[in-house]
Amino acid sequence: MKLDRVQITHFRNLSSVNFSPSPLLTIIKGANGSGKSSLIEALYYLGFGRSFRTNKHGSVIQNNKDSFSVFASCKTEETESLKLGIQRGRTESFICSINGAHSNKLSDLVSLVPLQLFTPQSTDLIIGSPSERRRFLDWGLFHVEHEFQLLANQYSKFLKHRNALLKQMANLNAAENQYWESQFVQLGEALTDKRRQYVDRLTPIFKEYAREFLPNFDVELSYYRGWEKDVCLSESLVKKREYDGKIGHTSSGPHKADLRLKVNGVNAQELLSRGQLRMAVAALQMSQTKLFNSATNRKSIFLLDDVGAELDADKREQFIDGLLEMDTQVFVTAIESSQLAFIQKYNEKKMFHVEHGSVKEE
Ligand SMILES: Nc1ncnc2c1ncn2[C@@H]1O[C@H](COP(=O)(O)OP(=O)(O)OP(=O)(O)O)[C@@H](O)[C@H]1O
Repeated sequence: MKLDRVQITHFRNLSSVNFSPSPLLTIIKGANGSGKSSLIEALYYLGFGRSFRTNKHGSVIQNNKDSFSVFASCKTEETESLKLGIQRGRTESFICSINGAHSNKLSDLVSLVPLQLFTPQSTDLIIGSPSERRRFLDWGLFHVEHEFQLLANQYSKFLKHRNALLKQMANLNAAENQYWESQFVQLGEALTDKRRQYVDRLTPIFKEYAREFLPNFDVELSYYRGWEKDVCLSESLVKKREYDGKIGHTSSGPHKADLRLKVNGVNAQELLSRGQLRMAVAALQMSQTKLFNSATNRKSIFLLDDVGAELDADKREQFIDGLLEMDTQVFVTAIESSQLAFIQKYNEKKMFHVEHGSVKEE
């Protein structure tokens, strides 16, 4: 998937932006506050239907406007042309559009736009809560295995129901509740199998990249499934039933899972510097990109916001080289050209300058 034309309207300080990115490398330059991150954030809406900077959708709508929209015409690997878009007002929910047909199902749109992001906050993937890492894994599974989303949605539904029963202090052994319990276990085990298989595929690729990005460390990636060792999910649920009843929610299951990264035998955040943590995130994202490419025969989009502040010059180059080698469509923002001196070597690139919310090709 490559975006070949992008149109952004009333998004933060971008009143009306229309540009044709490069199929490979697009550089977006501009002073502080010019609108670079807003442009990246608008593209992110196509892949996630939300912002990576705020939970308040209204904040991204331009002051004094009622709605924003992001439209893109794209070329898929099958050389099919697609017209995709997302629009949102201050009160109503999203309207996605795919070749002119409207849908209010976000997954219809985001499944078509495999997109990853690297920002100054990306180290949260390692130092943040397990939910960050579950989201990372589930992004891969969502794009690689289409039935995964259905499974994850069903699991969430049964988890909600179980938690409601726990809050009501219902007897989970009662015959009428046994159906829910057994479905919950079945879905939880199935979800766990999928995630574990995915981690097994990701691990050797990650180790390769880690050799490049963290050459002095021995890295280990492992999946914690969300309940104790040596028992199956149903046994864990029985063991924790009293405790779960007290806290009013379920403490075992894949909603508590984690992806654990150890470096030289200890948790990565205990040993790695901030720059090395960023490199570990880069290696994880690169492996995800590679796995996505090989599993689907498709290419993805990668947004790098403020890369100059994040990585030293060699690592920046290594990261962007690696992504471009995989035929990823890369968007990079930078304040000055000096942060990206090495980009001279790429032939297929386009540069844009953002100033007070308007975008001009250089
Ligand atoms: N809803 C909004 N309506 C209008 N303008 C907004 C809105 N939200 C933010 N802005 C403004 O948009 C501008 C662009 O912000 P953005 O974060 O994109 O800048 P940037 O170029 O990435 O800057 P930096 O290099 O400092 O990160 C800022 O001046 C900001 O105050």
